[in-house]
Amino acid sequence: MRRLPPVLIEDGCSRELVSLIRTILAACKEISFRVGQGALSGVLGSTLDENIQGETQKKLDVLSNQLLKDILLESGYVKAIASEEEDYTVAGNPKANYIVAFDPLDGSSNTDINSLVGTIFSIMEAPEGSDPSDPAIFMQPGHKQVAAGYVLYGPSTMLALSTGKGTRLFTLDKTHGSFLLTQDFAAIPEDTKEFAINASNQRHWTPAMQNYIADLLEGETGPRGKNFNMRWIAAMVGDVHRVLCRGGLFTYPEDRKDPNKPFKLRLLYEANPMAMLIEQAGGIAHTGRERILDIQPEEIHQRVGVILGSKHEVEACLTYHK
Ligand SMILES: O=P(O)(O)OC[C@H]1O[C@](O)(COP(=O)(O)O)[C@@H](O)[C@@H]1O
Ligand SMILES: [Mg+2]
Ligand SMILES: [Mg+2]
Repeated sequence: MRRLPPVLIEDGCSRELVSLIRTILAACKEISFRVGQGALSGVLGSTLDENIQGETQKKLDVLSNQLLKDILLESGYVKAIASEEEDYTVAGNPKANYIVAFDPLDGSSNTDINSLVGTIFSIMEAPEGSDPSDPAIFMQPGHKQVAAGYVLYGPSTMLALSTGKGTRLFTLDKTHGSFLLTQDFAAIPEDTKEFAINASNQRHWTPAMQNYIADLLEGETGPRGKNFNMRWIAAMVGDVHRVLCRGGLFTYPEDRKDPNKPFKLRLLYEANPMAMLIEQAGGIAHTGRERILDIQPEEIHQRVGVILGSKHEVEACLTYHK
């Protein structure tokens, strides 16, 4: 089976980009080990702290962030980093050409129940002559990503990665510590009978989303003329992985629960990298108003609505939003 570095070199990635991706994966292997040890490594449960977004940090959120941050900054391959768990961007090597935004542990409420979690990352080029300590360096639309991926810590540890030449899936061989190519080009089926949404927010959704989901729930006697199944892992990384493997529609839509926070998922380190992986596998990633990868970011922790997955189903959902 083919290992990761030769695949990236064949795709024409620069040596520096290959080294940067390998550096991220070195940290992810360590996170995978700590997650796998569970209660044995004393890292379950919450800290007494909150991040800048007002969310209680899990011990594993803090640990994963520290591992990624230390390894990336020591490597010299990054000019700056942005993380869900860092209030502000952090400057790296001024001579480096790339910047990385990451969610060190996605779905971290799942850590205490031994369920799916993962790390999501997005790599962009640093604009020439940019100041590594200026957050403006990250204000680039997602279509400028040169690589995006996630590492899923499940029964096996898997990497989904795109450098703009399709989306590939790798599995970590824990006996050798290498990521081996296990699916060359993921292709999301265009049609699906599966959707994923946190239905407890139903009363807060926009009328468009209320109507769309209501029609799905009516099944074969309703306007869609077929029965749908529902899945919810409560970790975007797990839900998106299922969509990449067998299709489906995943959404965390706009809602009116809290007028100051109409969206849940973060653009730079959740929506953008997942949108690139989904589009590169033939799917669609949209907010209901626009293509996610075309959004011009305004701040590093910006949130957006997300509707992604199987082409025809996302298109069907979007017709309700016109
Ligand atoms: O609690 P809910 O509404 O099910 O939200 C789950 C969503 O929140 C998230 O866990 C947010 O990510 P973090 O765990 O990194 O904060 C998503 O992965 C997931 O889709
Ligand atoms: Mg997350
Ligand atoms: Mg997180």
